[in-house]
Amino acid sequence: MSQRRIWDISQTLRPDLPVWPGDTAFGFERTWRMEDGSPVNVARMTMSTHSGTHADAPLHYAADGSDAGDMDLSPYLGECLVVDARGVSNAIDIGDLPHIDSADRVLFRTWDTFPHGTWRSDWLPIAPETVEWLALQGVRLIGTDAPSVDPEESKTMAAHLAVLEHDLRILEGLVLDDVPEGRYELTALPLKIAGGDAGLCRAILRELP
Ligand SMILES: N[C@@H](CC(=O)c1ccccc1NC=O)C(=O)O
Ligand SMILES: [Zn+2]
Ligand SMILES: [Zn+2]
Repeated sequence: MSQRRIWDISQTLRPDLPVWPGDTAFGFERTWRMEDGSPVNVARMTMSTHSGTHADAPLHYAADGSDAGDMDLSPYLGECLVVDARGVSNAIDIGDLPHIDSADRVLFRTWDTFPHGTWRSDWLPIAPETVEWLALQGVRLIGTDAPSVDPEESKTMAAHLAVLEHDLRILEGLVLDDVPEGRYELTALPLKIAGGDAGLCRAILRELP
């Protein structure tokens, strides 16, 4: 039985992980050390709920939204379509989309090279109209390699609110540099965090069986 190829589309959580301006830096500290006589090494992490590759919970953009401790997992498991949106200006608009039929999940690649080492504020957001159009096509989850579906300076969070209106789910901070356009099996389960406004994910793609 040949192994199905796996693409790891997750950022590496590490102390120099770029984070949203003013957000919590990723901290990592060993608290039990074998070199100090402890039988084991154990560490402590501090991080934003939106560190690296993650799934927003509705609570992030709706005060009464469900949290990361209470998420239906089905949006985060199953067939997806990876769309190359590089070269699109301003925002991903409906006219930029290929014909999308029978896709439950759509992941957008916007970076030529994912900016692993620096915070880039000039990402390509997704227009709210595009979120609406995708929802009407039956899409349940929208993923992006950008840190947000909205622009950094957004105060209206219009794309997130379109997601809320259509009860879609979001993955942000994906790494899609090595993934050709096409259909894959997505696995990206959010950590189960009571009260969480987002859940960190180890996101992968596999060739379809
Ligand atoms: N990944 C987040 C980014 C975000 O909205 C955010 C993260 C930390 C602190 C502030 C944020 N948003 C706006 O102020 C998002 O869901 O778009
Ligand atoms: Zn987020
Ligand atoms: Zn978001």
